[in-house]
Amino acid sequence: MARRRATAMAMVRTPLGASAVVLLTAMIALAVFAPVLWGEPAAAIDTDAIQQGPSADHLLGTDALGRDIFYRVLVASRLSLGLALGATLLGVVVGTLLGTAPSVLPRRAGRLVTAGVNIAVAFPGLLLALFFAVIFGVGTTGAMLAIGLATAPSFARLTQTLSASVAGLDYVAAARIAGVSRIRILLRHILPNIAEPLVVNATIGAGASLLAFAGLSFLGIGVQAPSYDWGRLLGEGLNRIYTNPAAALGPGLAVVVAGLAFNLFGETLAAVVGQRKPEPRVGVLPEPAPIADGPADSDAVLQVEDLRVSFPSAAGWTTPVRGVSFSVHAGEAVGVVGESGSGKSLTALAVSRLIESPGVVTAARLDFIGVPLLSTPERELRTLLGTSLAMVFQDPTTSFNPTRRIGRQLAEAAEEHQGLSRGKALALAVRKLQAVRVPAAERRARQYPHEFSGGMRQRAMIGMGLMGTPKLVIADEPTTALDVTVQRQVLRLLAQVRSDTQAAIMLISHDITIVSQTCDRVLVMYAGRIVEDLPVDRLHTAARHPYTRALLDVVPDLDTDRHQPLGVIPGRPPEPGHLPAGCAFAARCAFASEQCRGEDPLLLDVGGSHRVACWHPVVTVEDRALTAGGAR
Ligand SMILES: Nc1ncnc2c1ncn2[C@@H]1O[C@H](COP(=O)(O)OP(=O)(O)OP(=O)(O)O)[C@@H](O)[C@H]1O
Repeated sequence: MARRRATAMAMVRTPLGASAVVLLTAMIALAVFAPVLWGEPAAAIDTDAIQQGPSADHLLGTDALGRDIFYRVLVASRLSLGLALGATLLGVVVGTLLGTAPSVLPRRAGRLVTAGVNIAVAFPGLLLALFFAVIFGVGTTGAMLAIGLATAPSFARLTQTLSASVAGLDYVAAARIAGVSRIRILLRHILPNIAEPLVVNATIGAGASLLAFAGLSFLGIGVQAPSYDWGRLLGEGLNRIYTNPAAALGPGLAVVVAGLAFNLFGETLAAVVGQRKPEPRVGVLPEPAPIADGPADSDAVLQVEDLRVSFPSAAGWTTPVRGVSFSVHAGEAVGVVGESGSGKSLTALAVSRLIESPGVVTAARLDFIGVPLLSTPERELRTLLGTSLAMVFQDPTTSFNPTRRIGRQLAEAAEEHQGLSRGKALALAVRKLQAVRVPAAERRARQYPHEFSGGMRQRAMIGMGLMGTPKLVIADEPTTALDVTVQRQVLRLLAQVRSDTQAAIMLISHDITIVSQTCDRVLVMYAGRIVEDLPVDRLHTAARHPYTRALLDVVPDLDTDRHQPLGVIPGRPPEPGHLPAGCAFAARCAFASEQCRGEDPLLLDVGGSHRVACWHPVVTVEDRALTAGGAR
């Protein structure tokens, strides 16, 4: 809420937001006070001043009864704005009722309503308004009913579309399973979640209603004398456009300004609700890492030095990835483990250049096959990353576009980056689906993602990565959403891809067992930093960081006492915005000292391709063996 309020304040300070608020406030003030202040002079008939042009006494001249047009324009604001708002309200209420009816009514009745709305939407709004105006009769009430009902179908369609997008979500399904009635689901779960876009559209719609009223009154089937709105004044003024253009310009300008006020306000509201603008950047962005001047590792597929990822928040910049350094070599499989929130995915996204603004990525070095990713133009990077980097995401259900066939989605990258024809790219896609062991690949390539099982979709995703010649496959929790048997198939497939193509693999997982079975090396991350980096074959005997040891200790094995509860690491990792001064793990560490709480340890090389960041590294089996060997 506070965040939304901060965004609203920031929007009001932009030229668009400020103009919207000023114009709307002026319009509302006019509608409230003008009839009280100038109602009398606006109605006063002066037979000595009939149809005069603009003068000091009458700024916009006078009408056929000598009444002051300027005052009449000001006074007409109440009726004009009132009618526009009334019609919009009517349109929104009727539209929302029609739009939500299909989810409450029995199926057949619901379909009838939907069909009716679809037909009504196809009619031009003004034509509908004219049709209703004839039915309800000429006059103020008739015009309001006509315009209100004419705007209802588009709101009904909007409500239907928005409701459909919410109705498929899990919490609505959960409420349905719990036996909650349809009306209650509608009121509690659907309407509150679509209210914001409806309000935004209603505000913009009020501007359109205002114009529609002006149109009806101008045509003579809207507001009737002695009442008058801007449309009516415009119609009267246009009759004398050659003798006194100001008589038409005045009400015309009022319609434009009020329409602008509604539209600008709607746009501002949309920006606040949708937060289209980036968050205000409070505080100072942490200093970027100085560019590395040492020689690059020519054997490395990926070389990362002092990688930092920062995001602005209401309380200032937070840096969830705080100086990560590692290299990945050709054909190597590197696992990244750590609890949820340790920065594993952000590291992977930063490497793939997928961190969007307002996130900021800096690094002393971020080289992929020798190309500096942070300084190479986006257009060049697209082809490089599109052909040489493959990404496999956690959720196979959302990895593909549900509306396009799998084969076409695979072929797209080859058409784009390798310049293959449509047919050749599709044939390549089928071969790649075969390579990742999708059965009946030719037939499957013509299917949509929902026709694939989760495991098959994940294999197809790996196949998509193989459409180029990947030098690195980044797999972010690729098996978390799959059952154990399918998990094993996907991991085996990744291993096969690695041996067939010599591609390096970066496997992100919260499961240290999966990493130790699949990778050569493991990077252990905690609170946005690598705290240990060591070869997997020495993980159990040589891991020195208390956090790595804790991760290993909580994995049950054959000796684990089944009568005891499963082990957990006590405490929780710190939030990126609330990091302690010293070692981030100190609060959960049994070995923590004053030094740990005051100074953050650096990740230091301890020999044997092993790095650790700890003031009090654990004595390991290897250390004990070495000491015993030395004593002998
Ligand atoms: N767009 C963002 N804006 C602000 N903070 C973010 C953003 N994305 C991630 N974070 C924060 O960065 C931290 C690290 O997130 P990340 O997704 O990298 O963790 P992770 O180790 O991959 O965890 P998980 O296993 O749950 O995916 C988290 O605390 C998260 O809240």
